[in-house]
Amino acid sequence: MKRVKDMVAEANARVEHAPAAEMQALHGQEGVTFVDLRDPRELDREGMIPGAFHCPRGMLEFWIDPESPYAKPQFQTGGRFVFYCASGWRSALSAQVAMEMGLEGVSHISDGFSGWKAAGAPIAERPKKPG
Ligand SMILES: O=S(=O)([O-])[S-]
Repeated sequence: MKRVKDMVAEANARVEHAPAAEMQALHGQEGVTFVDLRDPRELDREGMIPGAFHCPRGMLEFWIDPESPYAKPQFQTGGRFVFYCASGWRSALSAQVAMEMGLEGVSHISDGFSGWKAAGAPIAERPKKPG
């Protein structure tokens, strides 16, 4: 069996990544979208990076592909994308997939939301759905 830690290491050899303490500098910059790949319950429990776009990992390919019926405009900006999860494993694999699909400007936070919290970076509650 191929080990997940090897898959993450292979992904990290291909995709741009940095710890939250560094990635924080991109937060709030024009043309940069932070993409939260975690499950809804994690966002409810832990909060999220303010202004991040929530894309559950299971929807990633379907939301990125502009020809998919589920395509999301947030992935068609032509800007930069900073993916994150809890600890940097799902985001490494997801960033690699996004890169393979041809999405440009993708990087990920190598220590995830836990690194973000440890860095003392800002956190917001998950926005409530209207209605
Ligand atoms: O995939 S994970 O690093 O959030 S456990």
